[in-house]
Amino acid sequence: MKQVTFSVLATDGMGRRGRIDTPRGEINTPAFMPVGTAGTVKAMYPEQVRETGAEILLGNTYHLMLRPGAERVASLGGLHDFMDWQRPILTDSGGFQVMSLAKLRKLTEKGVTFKSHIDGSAYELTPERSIEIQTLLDSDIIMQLDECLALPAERKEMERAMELSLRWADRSKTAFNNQQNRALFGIVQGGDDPELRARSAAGLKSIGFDGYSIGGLAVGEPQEVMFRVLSEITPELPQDRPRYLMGVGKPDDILGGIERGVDMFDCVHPTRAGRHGHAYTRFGVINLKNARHKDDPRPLDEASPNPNCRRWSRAYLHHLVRTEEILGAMVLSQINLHYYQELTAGTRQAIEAGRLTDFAAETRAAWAAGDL
Ligand SMILES: CNc1nc2c(CC[C@H]3O[C@H](OC)[C@H](OC)[C@@H](OC)[C@@H]3OC)c3nc(N)[nH]c(=O)c3cc2[nH]1
Repeated sequence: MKQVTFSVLATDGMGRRGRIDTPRGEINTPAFMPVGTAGTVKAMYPEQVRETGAEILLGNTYHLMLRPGAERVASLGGLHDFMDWQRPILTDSGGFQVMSLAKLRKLTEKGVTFKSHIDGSAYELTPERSIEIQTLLDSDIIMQLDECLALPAERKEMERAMELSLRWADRSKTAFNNQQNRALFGIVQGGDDPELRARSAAGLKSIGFDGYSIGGLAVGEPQEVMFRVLSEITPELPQDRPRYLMGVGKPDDILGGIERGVDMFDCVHPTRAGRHGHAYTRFGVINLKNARHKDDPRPLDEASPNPNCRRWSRAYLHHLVRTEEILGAMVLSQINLHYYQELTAGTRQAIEAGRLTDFAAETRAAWAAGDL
């Protein structure tokens, strides 16, 4: 009996308000999933991540297999106990990270061999090994191994990578061996070509997955290309399964993805931008490095539901950022993650009320009018 299930609770246009139930808790969608690359959401205690509203976070197979090693994490009780996050975790299969981080990579039908970017030691990642690693980590939602191309790319290349990813999808599903306590997602590829995308979706549906990730986007293409591909592909995916847009994105990308039928998002942006002094607010993003803040006594946003947006002056936040104080990274990571959760919570309420279009317009207007 499958212990990870998805239900659509309300729809509004292409937008869906749903819930994923897992043995470790529920995930209300649309959902933003903070990235915890090496078993930590940088500069945040796990309970602080939860307090921002997050119900699930990401672990990174590539990083964890290199250090401390999947078998070591398993011998210590799995990733949840290792990092003391007892709610759901989603992991990527590692292919994207290998292609973007590792050295001396060799891609074959079998899988990808590479040398660690940390100490140069050699590894092989196959669909079977990727499923084994994600199972050792005891992840609740795991990904097939796929090949993600950067855009733009030649159509022949996009077709080759899409077809390889479909063969790897089949091998991943076989290696998954129908585990009931976690979900396996297929990943749609096909670049920006509608026919290749449709073939990829059809191939994944015939194999059958617990959810469908939309890969191969947020890899350098303009936003309108990403939105066009989403508008074309979400109608091709099963209505009763979650759709996860990998690696996306900034608030405007997420809002546009929700309007086009996406349920789940992940991105390093809110935490990385926080460490670089950028704060996301209801009025858009503010660069606190800028000298114009050095005497500003106003809080970041005195009407924010997040106490950290009301507690300190902009001058103080500017000071923390300019002096590269550790507290700056901590506070701005929390502020950004909290804002991303406010945004997705707002879309859940808007879809329930049948007013997603109005909510999106109001949100974009506030971003544009921002008195920052
Ligand atoms: C940014 N645009 C972006 N990120 C794509 C990721 C990786 C998501 C990954 O992105 C970071 O790894 C680098 C995160 O770690 C820093 C990972 O979180 C743990 C996250 O894993 C889901 C993709 N992963 C796969 N397997 N296939 C994809 O087609 C794909 C596309 C992406 N576009």
